[in-house]
Amino acid sequence: GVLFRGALTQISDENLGWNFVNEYNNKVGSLWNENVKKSWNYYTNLTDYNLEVMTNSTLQMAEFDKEAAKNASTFAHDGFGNATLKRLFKKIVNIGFAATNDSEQLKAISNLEADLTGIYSKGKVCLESKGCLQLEPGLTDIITNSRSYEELLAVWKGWRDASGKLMRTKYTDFVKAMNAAIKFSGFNDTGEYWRSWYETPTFEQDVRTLFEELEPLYVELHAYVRKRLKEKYGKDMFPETGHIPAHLFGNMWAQQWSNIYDLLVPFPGASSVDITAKMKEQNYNVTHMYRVAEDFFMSIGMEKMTDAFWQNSMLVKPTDRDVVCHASAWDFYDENDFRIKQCTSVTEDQLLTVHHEMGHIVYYQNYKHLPRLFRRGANPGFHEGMADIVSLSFQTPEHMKVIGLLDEVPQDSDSDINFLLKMALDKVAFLPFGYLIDQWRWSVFRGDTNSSNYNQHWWDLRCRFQGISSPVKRTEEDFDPGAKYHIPGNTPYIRYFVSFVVQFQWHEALCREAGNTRPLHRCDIYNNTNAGNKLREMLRMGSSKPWQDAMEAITGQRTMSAKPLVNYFDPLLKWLKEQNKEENTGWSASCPSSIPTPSALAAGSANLFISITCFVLCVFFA
Ligand SMILES: C[C@H](N[C@H](C(=O)O)[C@@H]1CCCN1C(=O)[C@@H](N)CC(=O)O)C(=O)N1CCC[C@H]1C(=O)O
Ligand SMILES: [Zn+2]
Repeated sequence: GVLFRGALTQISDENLGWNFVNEYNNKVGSLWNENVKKSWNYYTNLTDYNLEVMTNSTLQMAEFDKEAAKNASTFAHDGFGNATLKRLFKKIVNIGFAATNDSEQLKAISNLEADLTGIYSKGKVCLESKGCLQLEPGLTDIITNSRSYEELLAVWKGWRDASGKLMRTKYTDFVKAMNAAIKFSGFNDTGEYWRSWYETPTFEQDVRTLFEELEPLYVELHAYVRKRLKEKYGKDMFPETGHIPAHLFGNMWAQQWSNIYDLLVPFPGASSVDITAKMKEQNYNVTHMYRVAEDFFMSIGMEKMTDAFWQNSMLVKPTDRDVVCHASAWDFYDENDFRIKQCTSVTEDQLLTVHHEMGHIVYYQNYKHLPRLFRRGANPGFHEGMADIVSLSFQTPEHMKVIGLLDEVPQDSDSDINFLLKMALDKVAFLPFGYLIDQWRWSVFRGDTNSSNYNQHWWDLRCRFQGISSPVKRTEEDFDPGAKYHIPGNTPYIRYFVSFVVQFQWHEALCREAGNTRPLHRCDIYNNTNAGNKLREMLRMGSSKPWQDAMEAITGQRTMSAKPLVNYFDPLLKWLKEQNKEENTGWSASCPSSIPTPSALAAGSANLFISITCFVLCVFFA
């Protein structure tokens, strides 16, 4: 129409600007809905046909984005007075990879991401004792429950051979295509583009500073866990450098450690909760897990899940086809169709993931009234923080009693330490992991790391920041980053580090709003609509304002701060320091040069050597 004419001088009339963005918003309604549906079809049925349909749709979207960006630039939008109109135009012209003039690059980006995600999702490990298993649920169950050093090692190494190792070349092509395309949007590399979403020039330094503030707490937790794991597996399995072998944490990536809480309980006599056992005891099924989570959100005043959610979600692993099991939440941008895709099993870990994914859905529901361009988190870390925020209430003994997973709420200090340690195994253990993933990826996008040292740099970061080391020799034949979903799935990761910081800032503010008088780590905002209203004020902003405004809406502050997280764990830190008095806390910055082999194997090889020597000597002297 008239709005799309090529104007010689830029249009400065803001009324015409509003017409343009309103027309854009209506057009993308069906376009985005169709595109998300085609992605959903591939992720829930990994066929070549669905991959091709999804890629074609992504290419069409890119063409639309380019056209819209071109037409938007006929407006003098930088000079617009209205901040919201200006922000909408900025989002229309910032089209990322779609700005490239080489559609082959876009095709490569879309195909490679889908290809790599497919390799990850179809990967399987065959164990003589248990047949061939995929990551979910088979390998995850073993990593969660096995306490055999060798069995854990077989699964840990097997998964990396079946996933990352097969991705190395494709990933190099993937990075090259993304970096080439993003230049057309004026960014030096993909990492710079991803960081631009935080609209904070000092962002990279800010997260580094936050990490350094939190590291002392992590170091104490690491020392305590290392001591207890040495008691369990024998200290000769641990390198002299102070690192902990990466496969012993009850998690395939050592990113959260609460699955080995049973090996670490500070006060076994005092109260602590085994949620998984309780869930099984009470015949929890998958649907009930989602109803429990929905009940929490509704108790603070949020809407229930829509009928479309229950009709269209994929809540259990299908048996007749390959799917992407890695849990995720989906917004279909039609104000009604919101879905979760999760291969849900009945465990505590999974119950927390259910709350996480539904937290995303609640965010979608709270900004569905906004123009579609604003239907995102204030920044990606805010979306993750919203996904996690209820877990800080949900996991308290107080709340466990409310939902009948705990008989009595313990008030003694030993139980308190037990609870705080369990929370730290998720929330503190995660910090270096959440921090390092994109340190690696940003250095790859910058070209400081390439296929000749992908794995070397990955382990340098794992050894330096997490104080964990590989239990087997690693080479550049391996590609261990690819064994973590977000690398093939191409989801940026620093958002989770930001989330783990801001969720404690919000928890402190919401608990204050709720009139909580208990220590922060025992606060449960369940049933408190004052807290819910405060949270909703932020959620309803979507990405219509800079995240500092959203942060201010909840906490009154405009910056990220590590203090609420440190305050929350203060009682535990004191206890850990006491426990670690005799320990050499910390580890050497670089990875161990030698790798202790399992004693069984070591003993075996020693015996083997002795027997061969005897044999030779006996024969010789006979
Ligand atoms: C299990 C969870 N799956 C992600 C998430 O829910 O964030 C999925 C996959 C990647 C993005 N995503 C989404 O659902 C987005 N569409 C949500 C949105 O941005 O709207 C996940 O990966 N987590 C949870 C804690 C740490 C991390 C991990 O497990 O390492
Ligand atoms: Zn999330």
